[in-house]
Amino acid sequence: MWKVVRFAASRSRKFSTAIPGPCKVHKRGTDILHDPWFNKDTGFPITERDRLGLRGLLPPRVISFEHQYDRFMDSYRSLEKNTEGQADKFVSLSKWRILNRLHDRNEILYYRVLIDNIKEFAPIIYTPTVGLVCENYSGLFRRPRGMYFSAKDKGEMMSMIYNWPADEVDMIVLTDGSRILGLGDLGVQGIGIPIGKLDMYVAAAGINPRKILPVMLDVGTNNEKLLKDPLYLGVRQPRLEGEEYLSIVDEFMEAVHARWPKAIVQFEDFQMKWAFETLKRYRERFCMFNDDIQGTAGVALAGLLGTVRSQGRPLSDFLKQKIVVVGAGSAGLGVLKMAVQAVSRMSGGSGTAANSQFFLIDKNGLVTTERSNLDPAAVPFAKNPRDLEGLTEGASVIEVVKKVKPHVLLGLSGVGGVFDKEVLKAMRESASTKPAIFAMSNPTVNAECTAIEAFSHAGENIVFASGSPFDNVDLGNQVGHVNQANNMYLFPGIGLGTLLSGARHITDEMVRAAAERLASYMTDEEVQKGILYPSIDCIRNVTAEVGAAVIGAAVAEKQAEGHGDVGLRELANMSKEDTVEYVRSNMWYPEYCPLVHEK
Ligand SMILES: NC(=O)c1ccc[n+]([C@@H]2O[C@H](COP(=O)([O-])OP(=O)(O)OC[C@H]3O[C@@H](n4cnc5c(N)ncnc54)[C@H](O)[C@@H]3O)[C@@H](O)[C@H]2O)c1
Ligand SMILES: O=C(O)C[C@H](O)C(=O)O
Ligand SMILES: [Mg+2]
Repeated sequence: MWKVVRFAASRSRKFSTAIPGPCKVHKRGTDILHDPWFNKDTGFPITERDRLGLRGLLPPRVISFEHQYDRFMDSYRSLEKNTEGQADKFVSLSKWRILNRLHDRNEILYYRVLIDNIKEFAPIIYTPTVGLVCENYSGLFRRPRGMYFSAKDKGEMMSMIYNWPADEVDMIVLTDGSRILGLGDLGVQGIGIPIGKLDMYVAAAGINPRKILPVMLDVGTNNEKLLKDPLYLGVRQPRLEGEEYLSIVDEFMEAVHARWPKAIVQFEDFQMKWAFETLKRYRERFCMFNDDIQGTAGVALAGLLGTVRSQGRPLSDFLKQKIVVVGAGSAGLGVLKMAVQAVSRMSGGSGTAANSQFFLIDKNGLVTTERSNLDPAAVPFAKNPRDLEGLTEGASVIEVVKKVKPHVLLGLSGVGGVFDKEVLKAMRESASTKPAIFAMSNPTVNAECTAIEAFSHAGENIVFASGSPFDNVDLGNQVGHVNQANNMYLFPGIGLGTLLSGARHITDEMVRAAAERLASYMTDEEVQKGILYPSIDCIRNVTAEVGAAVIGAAVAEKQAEGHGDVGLRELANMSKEDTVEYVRSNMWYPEYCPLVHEK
């Protein structure tokens, strides 16, 4: 595995005095003040106010960026104080609103406060609050963000795509709103997810926010409550199915490719059947990936390898770990596929070892070959009842845990509380010295168990990870460390690495390289304390490492074509450290630049 070089967090770059290069603007006067990309609020210097026709349109005093930043943080802190003791949902939405207002007004300041305070703000602009925002989106809607392609736009998309004002787009996150976190079908309201994921792209990967595009494909909804809601903003019809559905996605993908042939499209929160189908349909034709299948698999694999290390065992012991996966959807099956591939590689290509160590459970219990109507995607992981020694088709989570005594219990079911007290207590009998519990479903209420439940019922020696953040648990004489096993540790690096390599497609090897780099990011000392993933505070460093690994794999796989001035030959000649530096130096960083008017 590659050696990881750790750099200081981005905080050290705060308020540098170097003047960034100029930025061309084709507007003047109030049009600039109303454009969140160019707007500096009271921060426009006097000479710029003269040049751009802003003199008199702002109060006379010029406020520095640093001062504006402090002012925003002060108002944020006051809001926190004023909402103390109120219901969690109210507080979270109030925090989201104040950040969203800044986002709508002044993007440079917004992204600066986000980057500098990522640990505090990620749970608001991303999981879990983004789930609440999606649930309430029709009521919260004030200003549009991103693009909406609906079932009514068939035949129009090739021209509609030109309505987007930016000539260059690098990164698109696309959803059809059919499986938003563990909250189900939220129709058009799911747009919050692409927006939140792209905010993470800017914060974690330094993708230029002028080159991102959140997209909602509104093909209807089967959510009866939304269809009846007079405020619902989406198309009021049941979801399109079959060829009708695919023809809409096809048309969108072709329109994107026609305008921005190098843009990367991340599919997000599609219901399972379309998640798998679209990945298969487009991965050889376009530069795309499915985050819930591939990003999640990579993050989970990194955690599973970390679990082996945390037991003080060599990585080859991964072959001996018994792993129970609860949830046979796009995420759970993606994790199993990648874990089986890892086992196959480690064991020199035999796929059979895999079958004996993995157990898959869905809403009907343990998945076996006896299951009628077994989903084809789950077939490779279905157990042969002959090998089960006492367990039968449909066995419950508790029956499986008691019998198998797994090293790892991993939840991607979307169902809160599935790891109940009895299940967690049964994990005390695990064959591992450090049993691992991964409650990866989002948002928080959908987590299979909470951190406190895990440590108090399964024991203090466990390793714990959850998809949504929980506080560390005070165990008296020690800390029960909570890891956040969320695909946010990988998708930014997969996207940025792909972009900077100029790869036309995203291969399994590129995702595998990303996962392995994430796994190797942690030191033995950290892993032995149960810390499997880095703190989100250093997410830019993680992304630089992951992005470099993706570039390395793209070059090795002959997918890379180079990016901008950096050709394939230069990429191929870069050392590992140079590649990390190349990724790092291509990260956009929010600073006010002098605005130059151009007609
Ligand atoms: N942490 C992360 O990075 C991450 C990434 C992707 C998905 N997720 C979360 O994983 C969850 C599932 O996502 P998905 O795309 O696989 O959804 P999905 O709808 O495709 O699959 C859900 C699966 O859970 C099973 N299930 C439902 N109820 C169950 C129960 N009571 N017991 C056992 N299994 C049950 C279903 O049968 C199905 O197989 C969501 O909550 C999502 O937010 C987390
Ligand atoms: O959105 C997240 O936080 C992770 C994941 O993509 C999910 O669907 O839950
Ligand atoms: Mg997702």
